[in-house]
Amino acid sequence: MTFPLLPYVNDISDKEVIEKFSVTGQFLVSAGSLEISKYTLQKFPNDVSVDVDATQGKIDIDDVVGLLNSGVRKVFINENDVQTVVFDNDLPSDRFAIEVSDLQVDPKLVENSFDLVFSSVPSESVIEKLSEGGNRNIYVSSSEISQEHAEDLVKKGVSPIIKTNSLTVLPSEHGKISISALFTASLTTDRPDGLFTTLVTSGAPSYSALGVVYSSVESIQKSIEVREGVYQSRKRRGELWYKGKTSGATQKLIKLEKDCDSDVVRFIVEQKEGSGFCHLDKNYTCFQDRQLAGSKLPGKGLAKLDYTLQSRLKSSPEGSYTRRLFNDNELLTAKLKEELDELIEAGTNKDKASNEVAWECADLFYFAMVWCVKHGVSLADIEKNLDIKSGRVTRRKGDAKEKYLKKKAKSTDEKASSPEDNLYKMHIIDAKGISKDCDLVQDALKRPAQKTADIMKLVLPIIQSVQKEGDAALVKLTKKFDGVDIDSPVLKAPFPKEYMNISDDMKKAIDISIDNIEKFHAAQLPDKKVMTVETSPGVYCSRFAKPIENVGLYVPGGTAVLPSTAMMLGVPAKVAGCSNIFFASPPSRETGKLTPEVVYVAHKLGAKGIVMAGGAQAITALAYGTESVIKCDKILGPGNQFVTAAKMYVQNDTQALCSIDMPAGPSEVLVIADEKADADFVASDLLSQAEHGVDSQVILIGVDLSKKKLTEIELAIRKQAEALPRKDIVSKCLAHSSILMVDTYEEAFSLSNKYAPEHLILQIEDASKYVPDYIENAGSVFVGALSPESCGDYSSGTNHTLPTYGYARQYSGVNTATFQKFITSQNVTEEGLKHIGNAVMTLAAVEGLEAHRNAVDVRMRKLGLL
Ligand SMILES: NC(=O)c1ccc[n+]([C@@H]2O[C@H](COP(=O)([O-])OP(=O)(O)OC[C@H]3O[C@@H](n4cnc5c(N)ncnc54)[C@H](O)[C@@H]3O)[C@@H](O)[C@H]2O)c1
Ligand SMILES: N[C@H](CO)Cc1c[nH]c[nH+]1
Ligand SMILES: [Zn+2]
Repeated sequence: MTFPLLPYVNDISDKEVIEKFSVTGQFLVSAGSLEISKYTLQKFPNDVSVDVDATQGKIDIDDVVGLLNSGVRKVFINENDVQTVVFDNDLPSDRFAIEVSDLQVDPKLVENSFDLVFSSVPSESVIEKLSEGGNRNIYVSSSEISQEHAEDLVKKGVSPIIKTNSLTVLPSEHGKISISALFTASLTTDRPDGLFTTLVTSGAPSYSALGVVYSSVESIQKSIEVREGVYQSRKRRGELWYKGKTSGATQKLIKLEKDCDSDVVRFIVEQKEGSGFCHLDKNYTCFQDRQLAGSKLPGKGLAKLDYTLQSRLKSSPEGSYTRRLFNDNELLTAKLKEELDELIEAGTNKDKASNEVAWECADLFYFAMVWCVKHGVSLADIEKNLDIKSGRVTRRKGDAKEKYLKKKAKSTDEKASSPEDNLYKMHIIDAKGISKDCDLVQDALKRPAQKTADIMKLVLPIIQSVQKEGDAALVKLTKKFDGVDIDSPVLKAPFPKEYMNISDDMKKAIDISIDNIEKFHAAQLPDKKVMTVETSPGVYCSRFAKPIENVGLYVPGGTAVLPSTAMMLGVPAKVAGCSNIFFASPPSRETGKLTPEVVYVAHKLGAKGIVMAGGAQAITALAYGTESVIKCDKILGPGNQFVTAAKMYVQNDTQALCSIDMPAGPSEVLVIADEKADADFVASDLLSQAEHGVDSQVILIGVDLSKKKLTEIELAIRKQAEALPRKDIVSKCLAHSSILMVDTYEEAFSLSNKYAPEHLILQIEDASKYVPDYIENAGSVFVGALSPESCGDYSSGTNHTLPTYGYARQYSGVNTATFQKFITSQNVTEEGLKHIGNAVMTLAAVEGLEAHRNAVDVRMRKLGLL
């Protein structure tokens, strides 16, 4: 009991009375006046606790539990009811006050931590005994009590229970008990000036300490009377200090408390909006970091967010994101669901650190708070409900409602149509008419994070080990990462037949595919061997291509072995005329051998050898060479984060003297679909890239899609995904993939160009009319409903090694030129010198490079041109 008085209120609908005495922070109300519901406490201010008097009439145990569960602090009952109400139901004794009929208290009540209510004042020795070691409140409930009598009681540590119609806030009013006089009578001080040290704090939700001041009996009484922060000035003795009288930074007094030994007072106040407590820079609190000087925000974290959102609700500018959230219910609900999914994903994905959970939870809190503030609910209201819930005396089991639990053993069709199952759900963003640069869209188009620096830390020791130990390191690391023992790391050509044991159908498939890839890549060779242009009369400039001599081609083999990648890299290398083609691919964990299809492709394309290793170790061996691996001039091919990091490393190391094709990381696709698109086709294309890996991403942009079509697509995704062997990977990929809804094809292409997808699929009417004019950035484009991305992955002829992660902005996919370098030459004649000689000399002179100038001068002089 921090205020030494319990006001008894009969009629809780009398708001004026409640407000007037809420400075005590507590009320006792008669059971009959209170309707029990989960909103019982909403009738009282946030900082007030409510006790209920159930000493009159028959007691119903369900009502008692109901009261305690609805946030009532304590229930007052008669001594006779203790057994049946408290002990028989195993309820906590500290949630009850017992009205005792006798000054001799039953030891059972003393042993347990009940509050006790007497009708006449117990002797000092009894009070002392009852107070021993316990945290109990001792009350006296009597209608015949004078001010003097009441003051006497509080000095002894006993609180009177007094009906509100017998109370006054004034220092004295005839026949009534003054709550201010009672409060000050209960205080003590050992300060020579007789003042009370006073802590001033804000109220819910932050309860920030604002500052320390001093109070006197007069200042406290005045403060309660005017319900403002009024303190005692120490500079001008005898003068009261009305906080904010000159500065305007006034305070509303919410509640008064004293500490455990009654010598420090606490004022809980509401600082006038926009004003601070501290005189320095008008800071909100005197304990504020000077770095944040001038801030008016109470507290940090959620309290600060609450304050900011409440003020944004009143006055946020049109067009601001928060205003949009307040106005656009669909957007806000979508964000709430999205953030909840992301939070769950962060906790489900073992690879994500716990700070990822905190990060996602902060996002969820933000949108949840916007939702609450929009509905007139403050953080203090939420905390009040949390407190109510934490005070419940009976609890539900805590199981989730059945509809939120994953059902077991459902058929594929059932799963596809059950809306509560979120396994294959992509986030849906309404991007109609909003800027493609807004956070919402940016977030949706953000690839799953790749932390290059962290991966580099893992990859560097691997690179160093292969540099130092060569073949031995390859053997060791293949054992470590791929679980395979190999004797020697390279399989040299000609490859033994038993390594290429594949079916005729497979051979046919590879042969058809290689044929098409070869045709398309051969067509990319320049028409003429040498291209020549006469730039000025007598000045002949030429360019010719030469193949890169030694190329190292990486064929991934982690979660799936990709012989198709061997074709996509090997064919253009052969077409370009590279002399030495080497492959690298990890051996299979199951068989311990290279994939026979990869060996067959290597054989068909005339490769010199296959390095039996994967990851960063394979890239390092190809870049620097080992005892049995020949050093390559260029390394090409896609791979996981370790492969990509090693490629980036070696291309920057001048010791390696090695270039790479591009950063080709986790596969991705962006599909643009309109109302006419076939939902099954759209779903199949999204899933074909989603199955590559958990770090893949798939995006669907729907142009003016109806709700019906969107639902069809979602159902098709679920149905097809459920039937896939790699559905676990798919569901994780879809969790960070999005559907963006737009109005027009122009908007769709604009978003796609911003995303710069590895694959762009157009399932729209007249798709071909948009190619090439609408496309600025993409690795490879699939035009029309009958062009699935898988055709490009295997057999149509285009290359599938393509830039990911947005690098399609500046890189091309692998093509014939990737395996060539282009050399220029020139032949300048006498006529040519006549035309450009003076220009060269003038430019060389301005650069101060005399030898350059002279090389022309000496020739022109000999020819008599100068
Ligand atoms: N962009 C493109 O053109 C394209 C084409 C095909 C495939 N891909 C992508 O290539 C990737 C292939 O990845 P993958 O993992 O299946 O095969 P991978 O061959 O790239 O990687 C497997 C190797 O990684 C190494 N490794 C595994 N765990 C390691 C660890 N903890 N530390 C160090 N090294 C480790 C092992 O050596 C293993 O052999 C996928 O993301 C796929 O989407 C991209
Ligand atoms: N789609 C991948 C490129 O991102 C390549 C591939 C190989 N096999 C199947 N798909
Ligand atoms: Zn693919």
